[in-house]
Formats: sequence, structure tokens, C-alpha cells
Amino acid sequence: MTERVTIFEVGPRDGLQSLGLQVPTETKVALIEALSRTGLTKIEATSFVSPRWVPQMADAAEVMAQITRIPAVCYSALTPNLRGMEGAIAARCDEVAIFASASEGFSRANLNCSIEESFERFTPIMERAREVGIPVRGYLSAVIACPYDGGVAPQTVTRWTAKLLEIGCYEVSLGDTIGAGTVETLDAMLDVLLDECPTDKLAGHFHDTHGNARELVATALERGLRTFDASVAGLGGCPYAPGSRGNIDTRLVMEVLEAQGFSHGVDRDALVQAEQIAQGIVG
Ligand SMILES: CC(C)(COP(=O)([O-])OP(=O)([O-])OC[C@H]1O[C@@H](n2cnc3c(N)ncnc32)[C@H](O)[C@@H]1OP(=O)([O-])[O-])[C@@H](O)C(=O)NCCC(=O)NCCSC(=O)C[C@@](C)(O)CC(=O)[O-]
Repeated sequence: MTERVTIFEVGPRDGLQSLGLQVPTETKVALIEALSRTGLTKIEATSFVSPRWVPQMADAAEVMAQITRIPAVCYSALTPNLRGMEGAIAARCDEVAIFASASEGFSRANLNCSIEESFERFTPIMERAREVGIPVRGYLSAVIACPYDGGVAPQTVTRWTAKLLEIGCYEVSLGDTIGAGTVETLDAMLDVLLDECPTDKLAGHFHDTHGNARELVATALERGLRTFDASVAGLGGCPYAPGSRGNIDTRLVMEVLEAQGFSHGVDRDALVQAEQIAQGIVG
């Protein structure tokens, strides 16, 4: 039997959040429902963030209320603070994600606070998650380089990843936010990180800015990671990371996994429908 790797679909959130045009709620719902029919088990549907900061996600509650859910699918949302967490609970999200940065510059740009302050905000979120029994995923951005501060040391990545796990995240997704990674820099980061954090608690989140995301996934697979974030039709990028365009395409991750002999459980024909909706959104 082939070993299974999880593809964590982030298109409806990471893929859409930076778009200048406002995507109608019903289109987002159609996209999430089409993705739900592909065999994907994890879909990041939206984020409960400030609409001042990310206007595209202002309809998070409506999106969650309108989707027809498939029991096998876990529908997740980003929550930067307790207010977002309460919104996600009210909207019956299956899990939430908190997001920190490995660099001060990106933390300020994305969350308007220092890294330490972001962890202070996470404390009540984690308490509330424990109370209501919702799993929390962690993201760490800028794990290779930051658009504001430049290169990020692997020791710094290790410190904040370990802290996200310590406060109760079940997994940390390692964000190469601007797609700065090369096989060499990714390997060097993992050399240090894997001494402290187990691979089954880590996920890869790559952007295909320079067209080398395929090699990055292959490298991370070789190093033992078994969860990869991906975005349908390669939609995406973070609004607070100039140059972050191009989340890795879900289809590309599937291809790498198949080439390396792993299974992923995603149906190609069913994915086409979701891709058509995604392509319709960006024209
Ligand atoms: C954290 C804050 C809120 C601080 O933002 P702030 O301005 O410091 O905080 P504030 O408390 O002054 O709030 C500002 C306004 O937002 C409201 N507000 C406050 N919180 C919420 C909330 N939860 N839901 C709805 N509204 C909220 C609040 O009420 C207020 O409204 P106003 O009084 O001005 O009308 C802001 O910085 C924020 O929302 N940031 C999110 C940015 C974001 O979503 N970035 C993209 C996701 S991260 C990413 O893409 C990277 C990743 C994960 O994919 C991995 C990778 O690639 O690296």
C-alpha cells in the first residue's frame, strides 16, 4: 500500500484573500463545495480577520453558513485574535489556525504587532479552543526569508515553531511566504528544525514564485514531511507580503506525490470543476 500524504487545500482563503476584485460569496461557496467533492479532507475556507485589513474575507460568516458540508471534510479558518476565534466558533468551523511570523518585519506588516505580542494574543485563543474542543493549526510565515527583513535564520524558525507546538498547535505549517526558498536553503532550515521538531507535526507551505516549488515539495518529502498546503489552480498570495504571488498549485503537489510513489486521495476529474471556478474568478 502506498503511503498517504495530506494535501491541505488553502485556495478559498490564501488563494482569494489578495484579489483586488470582490469575489461574490456564492462563488466562494461554489468553489468550496466543488473542492469538497474532490476527496480533499482539509479545506481552509476563509479567515475571521479584520475586514479593514483583508476586505476579501469580510463575508467569512456567510461563507461558512452557506456551504453544504461533507462530513469527511474538515473546514478550517484563520483566527488572528479572540474576536476571530469567537467568529469561527459561531460559524461552526471544524478547526482554526493561528498565524505567526519568524520575522519581526512580517509580523508587524501582517498582524500589526511584534512576534512576542502575537503569542500573547494566541493565549486566549488556545484557551478557548481547549474549552470548545477545536483543534488549532499553527502557521509560521517567512521561514526562509522575509520581504521586509531579508533572510531568516533556521534557529529563529526552530524557536517559533517549537513555541507554536508547545502552546498546543497540533501541527505547524512552514510558510515560505514569498517563495524565496531553494533546495539548499530549505534543506539548511530543516537540518536545524528537525533536530527539535518531529516531521509529523510539520507541513510545507510553498509559493511558486520562482517556478521551483516542485523541487521544494520533493525535498520536504524526502526529509519526512507528509502534509502540504496547496491552492487550487495556483490561486494566491498574502496581501502583506509583496512578491508572494502564486501559491503552489494543488495539481502540482498531486503530480510530485504521484511521481514519488505517494497517494493523496484527490480525484483529478473532480478537481477540474473546482479549477474552472477558480479560473473563472481570476479571469
Ligand atoms: C490582527 C489584526 C486584527 C490587528 O489589527 P489592528 O488594526 O492592530 O487591530 P484593532 O484591534 O485596532 O482592529 C482594527 C479593526 O478591525 C476590527 N477587528 C479586529 N479583529 C477583528 C476580527 N477578528 N474580525 C473582524 N474585525 C476585527 C476592529 O474592530 C477594528 O475595527 P474598526 O474599529 O477600525 O472599525 C489585523 O492585523 C488583521 O486582521 N490581520 C490579518 C492579516 C491577514 O489576514 N493576513 C493574511 C493571512 S496570513 C498569510 O496569508 C500567510 C500564510 C498563513 O498563508 C502563510 C504564509 O504564506 O506565510
